[in-house]
Amino acid sequence: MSDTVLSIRNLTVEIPTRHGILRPVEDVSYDIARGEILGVVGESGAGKSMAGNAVIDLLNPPAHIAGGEIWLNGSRIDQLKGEAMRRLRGKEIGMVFQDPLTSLNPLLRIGDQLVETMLTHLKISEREARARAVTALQEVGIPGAAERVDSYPHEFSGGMRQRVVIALALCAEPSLIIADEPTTALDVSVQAQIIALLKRLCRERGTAVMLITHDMGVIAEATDRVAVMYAGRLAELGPVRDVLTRPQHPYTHGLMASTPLASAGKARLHQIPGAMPRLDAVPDGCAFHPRCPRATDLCRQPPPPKVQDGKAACWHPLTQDAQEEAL
Ligand SMILES: Nc1ncnc2c1ncn2[C@@H]1O[C@H](COP(=O)(O)OP(=O)(O)OP(=O)(O)O)[C@@H](O)[C@H]1O
Repeated sequence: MSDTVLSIRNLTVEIPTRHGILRPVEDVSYDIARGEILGVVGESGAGKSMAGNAVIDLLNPPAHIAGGEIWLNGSRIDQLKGEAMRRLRGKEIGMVFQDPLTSLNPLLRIGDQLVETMLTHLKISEREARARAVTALQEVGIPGAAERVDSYPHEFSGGMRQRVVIALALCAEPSLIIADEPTTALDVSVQAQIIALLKRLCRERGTAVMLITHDMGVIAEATDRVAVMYAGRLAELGPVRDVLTRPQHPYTHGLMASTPLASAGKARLHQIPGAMPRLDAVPDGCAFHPRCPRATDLCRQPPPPKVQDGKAACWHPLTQDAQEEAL
C-alpha cells in the first residue's frame, strides 16, 4: 500500500465575479504521506485556506474546484458531495480551525460530543466510547479528565478548548488532519504547547497533517515538508530543513528574512517590499516579479517553471552563494 495519504494534483479553485474569474488557487500539487506534517505557508490571502477547504468541500460558493484532482488513500474525493463528504470529514479527515468554538457545540458536554463522533464513525459500544472519551481528554492534557468530560465548551480556556478540539479531531482515528491556523487565536504562551501536542499525537498515530499557517516559527517547529504559496500558486516545495536554511525562491527567502527566527541577532527585520497582488490584478509571468529583487524581463512574461519537490517555481532561484550573501 502506498504511503501517500493525500494527493492534490493540479488543483485550481475559481471564483466567478462580475469582473471576471478569480483564481485563489491555481495549478497547485502536493502530497502528504502517512505520519508526515506538511506546512502550507504564505502571507494572508495566498490561498492556503482555500486549498485546504477544497479538500473537505468547504469552499464558500461561488468558489468551486475548477480543475485538478484530490485523492485520499487512493480514492478520488474531489467530486464527493453531501452525505459522502460529511462521512469522510470526521472519519477520514479531522479538522482543527483557528477558533475552537467553531468546532464545538456550545450546548453539549464535551464528553457527549466525543462519544457522538466516535459512535458515528467507529464500531464500538457507547460504554467503550465513554471510556475512550476520558482517555482522549487525558491524552490531550486536560487535567481531571474524568470530571471535565462533563463540562461544556465555555467552561474551558482558549488553549484547553483547542486541546478538546484536537481530541475531537483525532477520536475517530482519521488518516488526515487539516489544521488551519490552529494557534493563531491563542496566547503566545500556549501556542507552542498546542503545536507540540498536535505534532506528538499525530506522530504516534501515523496521522498525516496539513498544517496551514502564516507563521514561519510554527513551520520550523512542527513540519517535515513545506509548501510555500504566493498569490494562489505554489512557489516552493521541499523538506523543511532545505526550504528554511537554503530557500531557493526569493519569496521564501523574503519570508524567512522577515521572521525573528531567521534574523536573530540582526538589528532590523527585513520586509518584503510591496504587497501581494489582489486576485483581479495578478501580474503575468511570475506573480512575485514586481516585488522580487532578482526579477528580469524573463520573469514578466512566461510563467516560471513548475514547482517540483526540491525545485522552486523561479527563473532565477537563489544559489547557495546568493543565499549566504543575502542572509
Ligand atoms: N468570495 C470571494 N470573492 C473574492 N475573493 C475571495 C472570496 N473568498 C476568498 N477570496 C480571496 O481568496 C484569496 C485566498 O484566500 P485564503 O483565505 O485561502 O487565503 P489564506 O492564504 O488562507 O489567507 P489567511 O491567512 O488570511 O486566511 C484571498 O485573496 C481572499 O481575499
